[in-house]
Amino acid sequence: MTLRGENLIGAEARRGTEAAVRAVAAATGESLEPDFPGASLGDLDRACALAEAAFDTYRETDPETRAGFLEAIAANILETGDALVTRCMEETGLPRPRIEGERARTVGQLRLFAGVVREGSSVAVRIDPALPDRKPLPRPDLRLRRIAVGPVAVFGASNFPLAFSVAGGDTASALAAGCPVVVKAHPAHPGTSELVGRAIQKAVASCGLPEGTFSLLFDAGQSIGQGLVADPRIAAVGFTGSRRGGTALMAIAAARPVPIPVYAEMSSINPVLLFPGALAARGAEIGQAFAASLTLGAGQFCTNPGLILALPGPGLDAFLEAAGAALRDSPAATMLTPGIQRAYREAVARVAGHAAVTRIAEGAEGGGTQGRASLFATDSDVFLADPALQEEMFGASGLVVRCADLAAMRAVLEHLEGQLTAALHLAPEDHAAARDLLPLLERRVGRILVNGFGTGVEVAHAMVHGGPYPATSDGRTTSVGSLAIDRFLRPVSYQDVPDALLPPALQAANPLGLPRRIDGVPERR
Ligand SMILES: NC(=O)c1ccc[n+]([C@@H]2O[C@H](COP(=O)([O-])OP(=O)(O)OC[C@H]3O[C@@H](n4cnc5c(N)ncnc54)[C@H](O)[C@@H]3O)[C@@H](O)[C@H]2O)c1
Ligand SMILES: O=CCCC(=O)C(=O)O
Repeated sequence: MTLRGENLIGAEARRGTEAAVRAVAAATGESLEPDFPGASLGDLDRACALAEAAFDTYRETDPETRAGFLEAIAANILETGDALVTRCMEETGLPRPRIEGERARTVGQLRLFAGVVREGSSVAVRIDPALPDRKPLPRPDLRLRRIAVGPVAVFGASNFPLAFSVAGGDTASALAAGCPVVVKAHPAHPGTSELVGRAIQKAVASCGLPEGTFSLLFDAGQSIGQGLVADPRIAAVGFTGSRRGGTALMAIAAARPVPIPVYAEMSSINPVLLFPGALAARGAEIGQAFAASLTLGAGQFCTNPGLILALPGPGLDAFLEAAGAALRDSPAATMLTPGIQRAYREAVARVAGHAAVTRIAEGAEGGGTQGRASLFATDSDVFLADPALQEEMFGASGLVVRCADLAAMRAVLEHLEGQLTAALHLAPEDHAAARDLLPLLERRVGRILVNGFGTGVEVAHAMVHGGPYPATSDGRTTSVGSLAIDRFLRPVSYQDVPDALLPPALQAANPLGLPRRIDGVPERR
């Protein structure tokens, strides 16, 4: 498939007229062909108009049609073959196994949502039949279903160019909910974005859906992104990226005459709690596993274990020695963009320059667009005194905070902002101490895990990839897993509506075969 540098506006594909996005090879900085001229505000208006025109038809597609559409997208992505993998590798500098694995994850995510749509419980049908003879007042017939909220704007993430980008979790869950999607491509991987965008555009056509179901827009600046969020036809936003970017878009959305939700996944340092029993039993082993997680994807994971809390002792010494040795052997790794590399280097320099922080180890020094791993250490009172030490170093660097005792560890946890994950390394003798901290951790994070690390998010029904602000903009939601669909649905109640006027989901005959609750009790099917 030849890249043409075109915006995809419904069924149309046309080159923009504004400043062009130009992809560069992450490893070398070499410009890649073609350029991607940015969309105009007229293109944005057209994409939103088509999305609005598509909405009522798309949201009423039956489960099989919509599930088939998601599966067609998955098939079309696979059909792009090695062209997608090689282009994505070039644009991101990520290795083939990672890209092939992420493609499988993206395809699996689409198929998971197809299953969710077919199964039908996300429609959440509830029926409370009329009780005409109830005294003192009869009860009306009440029926509820959830419907799509409207067209959704999605901002592709830089660090997961497939699983969190054009056909990533935000797009998949919005389409599964019945929402048309307008994607603002991430400027770091425009070619990857066009290839995946065409896979979606092709599926829209082959499934006979309204052309406005999907559009993809490029922009070298921020006007299209901001214009999308401000457009009255957009009903919600999905975003993965910086806290600065996410909060800027949240402000635009909140200032609208009709405010809308921005589901932003922004920043997290993902505390790792090393308990004494675990450290005594396997400090070195945990240290090696930590180093592997810290350097995964050049550390450019939102789930990167950036903060380690532990009590001093031989176990921590063994952890530090093993982690330090592993990191000293770690090669520098290509980072996604010069901007991300610059931000990373500046963040590391700030921590390295702190008078009360010591550097434990650093990896091989890189050049060009590479980042090197680093591990630092300080004491909990220093960490508590300086909020800057809580800032995310988006890359392969972490900070060990020595806590004099479990009370000091609790004090650090109480001090932390909202996080995506917390990882606890436990031996059985640590369970009592861990149990004491769980209520606090539940209030701070979206996912609690034991004897592992947060990197490697499973696309599953019980996954929460979210957490209290500023990990995300809304701690009640997740951007990964089948619950992600809830963000783009809202309930509507129908009272005493004649059956002939009810949507199929609520008709007495249940023609869609949806799971339903009758008077709150799941209907036996
Ligand atoms: N938490 C995460 O998962 C995550 C993922 C990627 C990046 N980041 C952080 O973000 C930093 C920059 O990386 P990035 O480029 O992916 O994120 P970014 O927030 O700069 O950009 C993400 C997307 O949002 C758009 N955007 C950002 N701010 C905008 C604004 N004010 N108006 C309109 N559009 C806007 C960008 O054009 C891009 O398409 C990284 O250094 C890292 O610290 C975090
Ligand atoms: O970077 C954000 C997502 C992280 C993720 O999906 C993973 O750790 O697998």
